[in-house]
Parts: sequence; structure tokens; C-alpha cells
Amino acid sequence: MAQRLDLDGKPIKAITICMIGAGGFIGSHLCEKILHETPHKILALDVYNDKIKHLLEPDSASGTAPFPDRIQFHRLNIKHDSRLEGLIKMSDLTINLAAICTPADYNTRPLDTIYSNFIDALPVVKYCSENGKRLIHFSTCEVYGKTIGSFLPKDSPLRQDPSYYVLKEDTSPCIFGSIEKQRWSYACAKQLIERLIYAEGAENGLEFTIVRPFNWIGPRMDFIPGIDGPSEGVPRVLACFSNALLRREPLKLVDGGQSQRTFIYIKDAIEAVLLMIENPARANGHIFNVGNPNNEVTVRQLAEMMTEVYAKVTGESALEKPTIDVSSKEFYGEGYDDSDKRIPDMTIINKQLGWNPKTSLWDLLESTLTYQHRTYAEAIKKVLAKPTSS
Ligand SMILES: NC(=O)c1ccc[n+]([C@@H]2O[C@H](COP(=O)([O-])OP(=O)(O)OC[C@H]3O[C@@H](n4cnc5c(N)ncnc54)[C@H](O)[C@@H]3O)[C@@H](O)[C@H]2O)c1
Ligand SMILES: O=c1ccn([C@@H]2O[C@H](COP(=O)(O)OP(=O)(O)O[C@H]3OC[C@@H](O)[C@H](O)[C@H]3O)[C@@H](O)[C@H]2O)c(=O)[nH]1
Repeated sequence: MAQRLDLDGKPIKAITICMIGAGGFIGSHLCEKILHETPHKILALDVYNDKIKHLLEPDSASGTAPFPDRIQFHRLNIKHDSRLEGLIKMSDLTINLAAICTPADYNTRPLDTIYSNFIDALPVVKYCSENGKRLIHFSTCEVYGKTIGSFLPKDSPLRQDPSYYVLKEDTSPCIFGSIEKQRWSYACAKQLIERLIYAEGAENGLEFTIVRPFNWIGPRMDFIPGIDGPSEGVPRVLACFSNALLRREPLKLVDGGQSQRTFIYIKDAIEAVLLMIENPARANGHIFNVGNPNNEVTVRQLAEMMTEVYAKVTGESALEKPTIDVSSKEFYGEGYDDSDKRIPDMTIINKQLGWNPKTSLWDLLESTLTYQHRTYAEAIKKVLAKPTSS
């Protein structure tokens, strides 16, 4: 491999990365990228490894594992495993991705959500700080909560003014709903761990970077209920809509599908994370929005676009009634609330790392839905063909 240079033209030294939550959606893509394009080693920690099996196990043709000396999987739960500190000590950098991060859990399992996103992350921060290790921590765009603009009268012209909705790391406030709206348990726990990490940096010199992902989507995200996850489970919107398309059922629009999101292709986002890993001098002490401000849609528009793209990649006709409305209470239960709009400001990441997203929403949906169809269509057909017991 040719000598890799950082953004300042200096050679990049090979490091060991302790990646917690490596078996998840983002972790699996980050592992792939690091193994294929860099000389770094990974200590991959997770409770599951199905999404990274292809990187760990011998392939049938050669009989050898693809990266035998570069990735080591440790099956552990960071809630209670004494190996955690030793693994952080063995590494140059820790990346913490572990979290409960599906909205259906925030209001139905608020305790698990708060413990997972705050309490369980505490020892990771502490071990990094005490041992002088760098930390890249995954937070979320949900820390911004609702936009200031959402509190303006519906017909106010100020709603069109970007200063009322564009989300900036260093100036936007974090606006959550009341305590009964348990949806915000996740955002609040993430906010507090961000504040703790920031304080460890300020008071104890912890070298940290905080990432705020804005709806990263792509292959291997979450699960398809009843196929590779629980039948009653509710994943994030990409998997919910994919599941409905695969089963030829209408896509459910929560509260009219009026909320807006900006979606970014996972492969674009992972490039930003690699820049953070390899440019510590430019990334340390920063909080970075990572999203694609050009890919904004309402959830209803997302449903329409996914329906159209799915018909194109499969050749199947779309349903006559492709969407149905459901109330949030019916879909998520009591205590749900929502972010109205999420447009990331890109100034800081642009200035520090020169990074920009590339892939349009149409293109990313085309490759992702091609993957979903190839991976799940047969399994779904089999499940649908089984007679249901009454
Ligand atoms: N995907 C996104 O768009 C997005 C958006 C905002 C924030 N994030 C954040 O990024 C991180 C990764 O998200 P993801 O989309 O890959 O989610 P994911 O659920 O696919 O991955 C999380 C991984 O962490 C593991 N994990 C959870 N608790 C653990 C524990 N106690 N011990 C060991 N492993 C544990 C899970 O098994 C899972 O493999 C999370 O912190 C999430 O809050 C993601
Ligand atoms: O079937 C569905 C699923 C979801 N939705 C809606 O689609 C929107 C997006 O829902 P997602 O499940 O992707 O989750 P959200 O964007 O609300 O939150 C996510 O944001 C960033 C991360 O921290 C987390 O991964 C998650 O909290 C919401 O408005 C939701 O109500 C539907 O209308 N129908």
C-alpha cells in the first residue's frame, strides 16, 4: 500500500482502533473502509457480529480470513465486561458507536435508552481520559431537537429564513419537548454525554471528536422485521419502508409524513469519519455535523421516491395506494414527538476537513434498494407463502 498522507501532507502512521459497536450499521461500513483502504488495525467490540462476518471469517474460495491480522472481534457487552479498559489501553484511538438508537425504543424503553446512551458510555469516556487515549464519540443530530422556526406562527415569513432552521454546532440551541414526551430521552442522554466529554476535554485534556450524524442510510441498516429481526420490531424509516415495499404493503406515514429530514449515503459519511481518524490535529476538540443538506425531503416525499425507485430497480409495478396515514400514537405509542426539520450546517467540517457529501438521494436509494431487493426478496417470498396459523 502506498504511503498515505494526511490533509497537511504528513505521513499517516498505522494505528490500532478500539471500535465499540463495530457490528452495527455504521460500524460495519467503517470496518470495511478501514480494512480495504488503510493499514490500521481494529479491535471490534459488539454483542453481535452478523454484519461484519464477511470481514472476519475465512472465505470459501481461499479458505483464509480476508484480514487475519488486522481485525479481531471481541463479543462483549460494555455494560458489564472487565475487558473493556484493557482493550481501550491496547488501542491508540477508541470509537464509540454503541447505543440504542431506534426511535420506537425511546418512548417505550426510556430507561434502557438513557442507560445505553449515557450511563454505559461513561466508563468509555473515563478510560480514555485516564489513559490519555483519543476518543471519537457518536452522538446524534437529535441533540438539536426541534428548530426555532417550528415555534413561529405557521404563516410567519421568518419560517423561510435559514437562521431559524439550519442547525449549527456552535450556536444552535438544543430544544426538546416536555418530560412526558419520552421521545427525547435519547436526545437528552446524548446531549449529556456530549457535555461530559466536552468537560473532560476542558478540565482533563481528553482528546475528543464528537460526531452528529444526520440520517445516514444505506445497506445493512437495522433489520427487516420477521426476516433478520423481531416480527414486532420497528426499525428506522429506511427499513420500515423497505419492508413494506418488499411485502407489497402500503408505506405507513406517521402523522401525515410532514416531518423533514436530510438523508446522506453511508459511504459519503464514512469518508468524513476516516478524515477525522487520520487528521487528529484538525478533528480534536470539535463537534461535527455529518449530513447532506442537499438531500432534504418530507417523509411523504421519501415514501414516494422510494416507491418509484423500487419499481424501477425491480420492474414490479407500484401499488395503487402506495401509502397510508397512521397516527404517531398508534405507530410508536404514548410519548412520541418529532424533530420537524434537520438541515446541517457544514461550515465547520468543511473548514477543518474539507469534506463534502456527494451522492444524491435518488442515487443512494437506487443502490440501497437494489441491495434490499437482492438480500431480502427471496426470504420474504418464503415467509409470505407460508400458511398463517389462525
Ligand atoms: N445511523 C444514523 O443515521 C445515526 C444517526 C444519528 C446517530 N447515530 C449514532 O451512531 C451510532 C451507531 O449507529 P448505527 O446506526 O450504526 O446503529 P446500530 O444499532 O446499527 O449499531 C449500534 C451497535 O452497537 C452495539 N451495542 C449496543 N449496545 C452495546 C453494548 N452495551 N455493548 C456492546 N455493543 C453494543 C449494537 O449491538 C449495534 O451493533 C449510535 O451511537 C447512534 O446513536 C446514528
Ligand atoms: O414507517 C415509518 C417510520 C418512520 N416514519 C417517520 O420518519 C421519520 C424518520 O424516522 P427514523 O425512524 O428514521 O428516525 P428519526 O430521523 O426520527 O431519528 C433518527 O435520527 C437520528 C438518529 O440518532 C437515530 O438513528 C434516530 O433517532 C420520522 O418522522 C418518523 O415518524 C414514518 O413516517 N413511517
